[in-house]
Amino acid sequence: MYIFIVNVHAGEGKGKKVFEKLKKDKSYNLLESRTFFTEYEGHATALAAQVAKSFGNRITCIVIVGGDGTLHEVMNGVKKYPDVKIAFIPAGSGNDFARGCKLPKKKQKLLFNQIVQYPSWKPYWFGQALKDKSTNKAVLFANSIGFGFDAEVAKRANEAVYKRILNKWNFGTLSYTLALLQVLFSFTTKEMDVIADGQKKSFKKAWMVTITNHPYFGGGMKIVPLARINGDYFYVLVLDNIPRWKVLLLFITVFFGKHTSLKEVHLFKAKHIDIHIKSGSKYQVDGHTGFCHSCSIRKENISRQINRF
Ligand SMILES: Nc1ncnc2c1ncn2[C@@H]1O[C@H](COP(=O)(O)OP(=O)(O)OP(=O)(O)O)[C@@H](O)[C@H]1O
Repeated sequence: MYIFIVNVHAGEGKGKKVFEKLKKDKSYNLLESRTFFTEYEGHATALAAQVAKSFGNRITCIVIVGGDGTLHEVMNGVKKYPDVKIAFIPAGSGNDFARGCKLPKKKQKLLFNQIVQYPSWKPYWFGQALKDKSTNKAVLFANSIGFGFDAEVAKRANEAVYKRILNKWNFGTLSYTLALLQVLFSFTTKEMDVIADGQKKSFKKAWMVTITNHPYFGGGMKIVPLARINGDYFYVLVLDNIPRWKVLLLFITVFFGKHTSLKEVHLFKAKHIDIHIKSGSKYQVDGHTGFCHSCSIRKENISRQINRF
């Protein structure tokens, strides 16, 4: 049985358009399937957990029609069900996961036909972030988790009125850039320790720490150009002790992946990362934002099957 979880609001209505196209495809009508529409933030997590529990191994795969936020929620719903296969049909505004996995962002019908006729599954290793050790409730992430500037920009972009307008016109990256310019002049640097595979690195004037599974973030920026999907380590980028004007330069060159040569950019690989931020910091995990003082990040020690093209 195919389970469809659809966010019609993803990509400012792209989710609806894409799903309507798929519904007209004759294979959709021939499938044994159940379709669920997300109705509020967090609903995809509840839906995914419920279907995994109710249908168990009768599920062929969960087909997600939506953006990275919907993927994030579904993965956290099936956290306890590592055998559930996930087919992702991108219909969001940022679509960094699709870029990272080389899934087509425009040929959704072709992707759907591939999923139902001759699916190709490949392993993907999600990250897990534990913010509060007392609860032991780790959050899975598909793309990245970031602290500091990156998270403040994500929060500002999520709340901005212009995001909706720009996303509608396919200028999602521009809304991130506008938010970035707003945060650039007010941001205060953080003092933090990053313990990577047991090795402590201290940063006195950190702008941001981003821990990623693949090269992309912020709707197409190549934050770690050489990152490859793997189960062994994350790619960690720390931006420390950099003049404000140079941050702007960094975010111009990031689209071409040239920022990594700046001396203020520290890049390394690690499997286990613990972060302690003296005065606390905003964080973003797959675009969802919050606030924390410390966080423990691990690769999931299992791989999950995700569709590839
Ligand atoms: N019916 C709904 N009403 C309001 N918000 C919703 C609804 N359904 C889902 N959401 C929320 O919308 C968020 C964003 O959706 P999603 O990530 O799919 O699209 P996007 O933000 O356009 O794409 P991307 O994350 O790739 O930029 C989800 O994280 C989810 O919490």
